[in-house]
Amino acid sequence: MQESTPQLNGTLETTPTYAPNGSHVTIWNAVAEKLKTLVSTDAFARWFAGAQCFSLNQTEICISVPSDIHQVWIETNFMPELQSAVSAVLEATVVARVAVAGQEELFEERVEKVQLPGTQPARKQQRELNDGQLEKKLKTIGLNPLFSFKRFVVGQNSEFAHAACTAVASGSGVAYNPLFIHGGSGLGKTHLMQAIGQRIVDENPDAKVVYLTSEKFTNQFIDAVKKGDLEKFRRKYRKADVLLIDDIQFLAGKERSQEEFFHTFNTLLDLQSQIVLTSDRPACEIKNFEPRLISRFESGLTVELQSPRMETRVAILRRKMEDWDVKLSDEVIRFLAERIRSNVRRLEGALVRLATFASLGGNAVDVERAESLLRDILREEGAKTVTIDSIQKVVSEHFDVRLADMSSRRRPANIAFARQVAMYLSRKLTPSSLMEIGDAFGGRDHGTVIHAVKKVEQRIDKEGTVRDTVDLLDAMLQR
Ligand SMILES: Nc1ncnc2c1ncn2[C@@H]1O[C@H](COP(=O)(O)OP(=O)(O)OP(=O)(O)O)[C@@H](O)[C@H]1O
Repeated sequence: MQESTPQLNGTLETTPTYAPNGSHVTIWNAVAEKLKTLVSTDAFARWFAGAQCFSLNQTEICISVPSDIHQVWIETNFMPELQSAVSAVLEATVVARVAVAGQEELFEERVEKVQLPGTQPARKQQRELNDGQLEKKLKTIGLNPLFSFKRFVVGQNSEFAHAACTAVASGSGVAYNPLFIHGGSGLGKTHLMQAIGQRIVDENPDAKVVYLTSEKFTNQFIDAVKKGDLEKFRRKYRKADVLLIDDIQFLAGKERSQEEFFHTFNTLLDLQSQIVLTSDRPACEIKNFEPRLISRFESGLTVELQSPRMETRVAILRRKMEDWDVKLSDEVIRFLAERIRSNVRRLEGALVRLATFASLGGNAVDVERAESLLRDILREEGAKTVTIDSIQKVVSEHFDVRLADMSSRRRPANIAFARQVAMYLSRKLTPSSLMEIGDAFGGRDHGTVIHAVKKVEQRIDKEGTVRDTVDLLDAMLQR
């Protein structure tokens, strides 16, 4: 890089005219004070509390942060605020940069990639001209151009997953291999996975990105075996720079495909190619899967997508309305977000239906009309929105234990079993994460929830009475 290369030891290469006596610490403290007025207290505590100024010269200030996730998150979400804070304190056109503490080499490479708006290098502008070609390439790979980072609305439910995905896509998440994304249906796993592929192809059109579902992997493998063409099959998958496999849980019970995938996986890891997997459940909950594969899935970074909260659901609806040029009243949007909680795909479906109705009939849609147009979707959603509270109530009544024992530490066998059944049903019937379930059961950790779920599953397999009891409770809750 040029002369202004930041140094980790923080020595000033040129005495800055704007801060003659300012040490890095003082300058960062002043920038931090200003930043606190520009971002929320939560955001500051989460993303900037561990930051420091590690170098400064007349054109650049480099802020070091504790991890890749911090770096990507700040670059994606807070660059304008960071830049304003820097400009306010230094009163000069000093460009703010973010780097991970201890990774100056990576920083040098990234400076080329991460540019402030308006300073895009020719390479990037050229790339934008080639958007049409990019779209073509994405389609060849099987990636949906609409599944981009830009179109993904980040909320508390997805911020860690999103940050991990952007880190992997920018090549700074080398340690996150494999990246394992799990979560309930329609929560954006495929969207984020494809966004990784899309960004990589956008940055480097020559990268060999392969995307497919595990079902397709199995079918192609069977085909290749039948045709005696395994060599070609292996060349395709074992030479990928980035392998994206959706819905890995569908490999369950398919021993030969798992065996093949195991070798593909190992070869790619040896070559330091990136692997990203999605699943509708955590790796440890996938049944009929080789333990050696499960342990490999767990050896990288696992992130969970949870159901979005109300404000995120509203934001998603607003973004979709903008993207699709649809107009619905605030009241209807709130109605949708309140009633459809567990699945973004369903939320989208409801929005499309209302928008289609409005465009065909020319009629405005009010809440009453929305309710009647969406009766089936709302019924389906209603069946799925069993809450942990209702589970605890029904289970404690059934087993004749106190409701308070659902979160107590008491361990007589009947109470412990009732609690385990309630945790099992919470896992099965609600979109809550392991952590949320543990919290609702007296602050237990996620390992306790996993253990409870496994215990109940084992007893369901072996004991007819347990199976009948759980089926009965399940039916009562979903009625
Ligand atoms: N946070 C979000 N912002 C914008 N769109 C979203 C978001 N989450 C999900 N979606 C949209 O919801 C739809 C469903 O998402 P996606 O297909 O990625 O879900 P999934 O988790 O892979 O579901 P499944 O497990 O059923 O395959 C997509 O159209 C996606 O664009």
